[in-house]
Parts: sequence; C-alpha cells; structure tokens
Amino acid sequence: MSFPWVKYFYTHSNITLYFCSTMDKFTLLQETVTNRRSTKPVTFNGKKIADQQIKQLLELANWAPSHGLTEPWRFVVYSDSAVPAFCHQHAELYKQSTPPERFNSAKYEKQQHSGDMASHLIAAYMQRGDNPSITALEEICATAAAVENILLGAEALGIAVLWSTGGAVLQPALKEWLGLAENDVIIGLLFMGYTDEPAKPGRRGPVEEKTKWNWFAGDGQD
Ligand SMILES: Cc1cc2nc3c(=O)[nH]c(=O)nc-3n(C[C@H](O)[C@H](O)[C@H](O)COP(=O)(O)O)c2cc1C
Repeated sequence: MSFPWVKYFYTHSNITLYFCSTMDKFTLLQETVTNRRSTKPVTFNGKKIADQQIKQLLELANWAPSHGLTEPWRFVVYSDSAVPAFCHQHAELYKQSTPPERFNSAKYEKQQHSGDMASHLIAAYMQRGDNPSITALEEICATAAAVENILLGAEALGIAVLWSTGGAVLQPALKEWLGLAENDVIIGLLFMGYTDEPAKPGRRGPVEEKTKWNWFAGDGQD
C-alpha cells in the first residue's frame, strides 16, 4: 500500500527543515560575528578558563584556510602564573627595545600588569614555510584567519579576548625571546579571561562605502 501524502509531507518537510537550518546557521554565525568585542584585560575578573576550552579554540584555529595548505599558524600558550610572568618579561622587552624618547612609562606599567587578571595568554605567530610559491603575505593572512577563528569561538563560549599588537609585539626583541626564526611574524598576543562588564556596542562604517560592485550590462541584478 502506498501513501503518496506521506512521501509529499516527508519530502517537503525536509526541504523546509533544510531552509530553516540554513537560516539558523547564518543567524547564529551573524550574532557571533557581530557580538564579538575586544575586551581590555584590565576588566578581566580573574576567573580561570578550562584548558579544555583553550584546546577547543586552538582546534578551531587549525581549521583556517591556507594557500597550499601550509598551515603556518603557531601558538605559544601561557596559563596560570606563566601569564603575569610573560607580561613582566614583555614589558622589559618593550623597555629595552624602545628608544628613550619614545618610551612611555605608563605603557610599560600597563604591559607589566596586563596579565594580572587574565586566565590564559596566547602568542600567535606565522611560521614562514619554505614553499617558494606561497608569499609571506598569504601566510600572514592565513594566521590572521586562524586568530579570528579563536576570537569567534571565544565569543561563542563567553570568553573575553583582546588581540593586541602593543608593547614589543612588533619588535624583533619579542621574536628573539620566543626563539622564532627571522622570517616568522608575530600576529599578536591574545589576552583571555572572563569579564563582568557589559560589552560596549560595536561600531563599523557602512560596508557599502568599502565595496565596489561590477556588473556586465544585461546581467540580472537584485
Ligand atoms: C591586528 C590587531 C591588533 C590589535 N591591537 C590592539 C592593541 O594593541 N591594543 C588594543 O587595545 N586593541 C587592539 N586591537 C583590537 C582593536 O582595537 C579592536 O578590534 C577595534 O577597536 C574594534 O573593536 P571590536 O574588536 O570590539 O569590534 C587589535 C586588533 C587587531 C585586529
């Protein structure tokens, strides 16, 4: 015995479900992307993130795209008392590598204490590969994409993050201290923790002002 209406319902409800789940996926992603905010470590509350969640975020990072599958992203993770210890060292490197006329003592002290309430700190860098057809720019882009994956995953888990290139991050001194090769590039320090402070609203200029569309005459347009 056949029940055509069962087949009809089954087929069409699946189509409906497919469209619903596509919509939900986009809405969820959109919320995660637009709600993500940078959080200053000074507002962290000292609560610890489980190492397991940090590992989950690193797994997300590892799914970033890379030209030629070079996977150039590398991470050095600091946790517990290694975080303030790193920050003190980073502040010293900033002091040593900054000409006296540009040295800012307030920045130095801020760097020293930036990890006091953080749970983890991740130094993210691009390890330059030896494939001559892949440029350093491409490998930096891939590593930045990996970092963005961490930021979005953190937002989904309620973890506060600041991606920072302040202090000595862009100076050779930090690279040397971390034992990186000359062509490697530090993409940033990720200060991670929890905050009780509400996020400030994000703001962006209109994307239309950053986009140029091109059409061929006669093509359909929305
Ligand atoms: C490559 C990079 C470096 C950044 N460096 C710093 C930094 O050194 N200090 C800081 O306070 N924020 C830093 N930020 C965070 C930006 O200030 C922040 O993304 C921007 O103000 C927009 O705010 P939102 O992330 O909350 O949308 C950096 C962001 C990026 C992408």
